Amino acid sequence: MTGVGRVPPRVLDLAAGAERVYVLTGAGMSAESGIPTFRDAQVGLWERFDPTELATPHAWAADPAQVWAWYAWRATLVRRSLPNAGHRALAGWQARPGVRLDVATQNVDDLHERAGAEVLAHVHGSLFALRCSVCDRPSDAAYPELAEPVGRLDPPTCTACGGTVRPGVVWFDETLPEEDFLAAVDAAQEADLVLVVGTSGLVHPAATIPHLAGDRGVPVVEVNPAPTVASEAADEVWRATAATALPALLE
Ligand SMILES: CC(C)NC(=O)[C@H](Cc1c[nH]c2ccccc12)NC(=O)[C@H](CCCC/N=C(/NCCC(=O)O)S[C@H]1O[C@H](COP(=O)(O)OP(=O)(O)OC[C@H]2O[C@@H](n3cnc4c(N)ncnc43)[C@H](O)[C@@H]2O)[C@@H](O)[C@H]1O)NC(=O)OCc1ccccc1
Ligand SMILES: [Zn+2]
Repeated sequence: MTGVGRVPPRVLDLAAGAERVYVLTGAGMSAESGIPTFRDAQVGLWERFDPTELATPHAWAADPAQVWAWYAWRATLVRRSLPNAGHRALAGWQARPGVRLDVATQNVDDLHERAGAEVLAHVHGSLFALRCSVCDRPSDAAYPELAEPVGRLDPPTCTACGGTVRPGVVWFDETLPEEDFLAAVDAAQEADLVLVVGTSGLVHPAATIPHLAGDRGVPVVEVNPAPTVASEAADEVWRATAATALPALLE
């Protein structure tokens, strides 16, 4: 991963002048906390596990124990990880007087919150928000500690209806919670500056958010050590990592 190098002057100007900042984050935001991204080769989550096998309603219907085991492993990974300097920088920026900073994330981890930031929308849900897959009631069940991924683990049972308890994430082929998604779109279109941090821009409809803001004339800055499908549409690209770039922006 490249270091930070100089903060691009235009990014510094945009950040300094912004009263309303919007940050859309993806898996890259948590990479430096030790949580593998989805697409990074070899170590990426999707390299070792096929998402269409695990993060879909039909995978859950076919074999809930296999899906539950995978999420229990990921939950253990997140519990054993700490927010990085990027998460902390956003929380610090959000706490500054005179600035409104909205965080919308595709991440199902709770590292933004553990860094002290308020999250406007988890557009793909939250790992730790468990609910019944039958009656939809929230569940206070918990994931077992699982340091290594195992094949199968029976999910908990709903105390209200006896159904199986599932992770509160949005699976592929599942619609995003409308309220969260619309809030995430609106805030982006109302911002003075949109930062897109650590996302490949491949998963829809979240990937449309920066474009919807750009169409409204909001400057969009991509913070990512590697090019993405969204780089073209960004006004500025900053080839740096989240945990090095975001603190530098606030110095
Ligand atoms: C893969 C893609 C082609 N498929 C989709 O987008 C699908 C289908 C689709 C719908 N519309 C389309 C239009 C076009 C094409 C496809 C579609 N979308 C859906 O299914 C959505 C639901 C999408 C949500 C899925 N759930 C997730 N997560 C929760 C689960 C879980 O986590 O288990 S998505 C999941 O993957 C996504 C991964 O993307 P990124 O976060 O961007 O991460 P990635 O690894 O890809 O990239 C990391 C980036 O970070 C960078 N990086 C690395 N290190 C660092 C670093 N240190 N610092 C900064 N950056 C860094 C890298 O360079 C890289 O660029 C995240 O959003 C994550 O939440 N639902 C839906 O459309 O519903 C309606 C519907 C209803 C019924 C029937 C049909 C349709
Ligand atoms: Zn139930």
